[in-house]
Amino acid sequence: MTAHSSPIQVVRSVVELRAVTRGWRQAGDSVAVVPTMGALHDGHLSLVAQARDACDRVIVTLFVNLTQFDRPEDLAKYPRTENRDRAVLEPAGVDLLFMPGVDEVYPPGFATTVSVSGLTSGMCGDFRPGHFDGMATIVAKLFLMTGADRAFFGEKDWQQLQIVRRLAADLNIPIEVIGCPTVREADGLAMSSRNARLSPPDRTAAPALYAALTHAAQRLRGGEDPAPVLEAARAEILAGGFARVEYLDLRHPQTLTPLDRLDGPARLLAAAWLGPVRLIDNVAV
Ligand SMILES: Nc1ncnc2c1ncn2[C@@H]1O[C@H](COP(=O)(O)OP(=O)(O)OP(=O)(O)O)[C@@H](O)[C@H]1O
Ligand SMILES: CC(C)(CO)[C@@H](O)C(=O)[O-]
Ligand code: BAL
Repeated sequence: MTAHSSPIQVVRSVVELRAVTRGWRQAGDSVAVVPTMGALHDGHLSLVAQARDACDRVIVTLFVNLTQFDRPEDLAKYPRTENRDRAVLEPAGVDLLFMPGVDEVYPPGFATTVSVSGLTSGMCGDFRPGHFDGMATIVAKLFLMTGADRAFFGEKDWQQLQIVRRLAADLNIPIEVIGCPTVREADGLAMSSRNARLSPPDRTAAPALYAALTHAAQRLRGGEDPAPVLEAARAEILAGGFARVEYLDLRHPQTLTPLDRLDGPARLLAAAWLGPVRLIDNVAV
């Protein structure tokens, strides 16, 4: 698709966003959206690259969505690097950076929540109360605000991706949701904005999560019984220096139904705490 070298347009209001996208549509351009909370890394940039390959116009949204944070300190400490984010997006072929303020997104009197049932039960849904309602509400709003044809999400947030697919289908939002592979550091750690909060020793320990998931997936593919394999993976994560494993689940990739044996495609998903930082990851089995 068309490569754009013109400077990125920063838009903060929905009225202006709609005016710009209306012009694009009149010109027959297809539109991609990449929703983010900023503190951009190469994982985000891979979503942008895939969006640029697929559509004529690319919107990146940057909004630290307060309603999806279940712990006030997590919101307070969430990394914010707006100027750097803007500079990183400039050469990446992004047409528009949508950075609304809180009042633009949640004006006084705001009273609507998008709540997806089923897929939000278990895993992050159990340990982060209200998180997926906040996430589903902002994602539905961003889809409607941008009117994009395609949206790009990372597989790192696997449960989120399945929820987003469901809400787009259930609300008849005409957008194609595209999942993009997890981008990793050289040692296997999934890139994440929260990695910036790891202390140097915790950063050294962090790849143990992906290593344990990878070993477990190999054993499962080799036909071993899931229960002891999952138990060994938990032990490996703790031995690697993590303080606590929040969940380590074998699930159907799309329905997220828990699996106690492997009789088809499956996903192994985990969340674990390293000091004050909670990391998530998942692998195909
Ligand atoms: N390593 C990665 N590879 C591919 N996509 C990613 C990666 N990390 C995040 N994403 C995707 O980028 C989008 C925006 O995510 P977000 O801004 O929350 O970044 P994050 O690094 O996941 O931060 P957090 O620390 O909140 O998990 C989401 O669709 C997310 O799945
Ligand atoms: C999709 C998202 C940008 C909504 O705030 C967020 O959940 C994220 O960064 O994955
Ligand atoms: N990357 C998912 C957004 C969140 O953790 O709140």
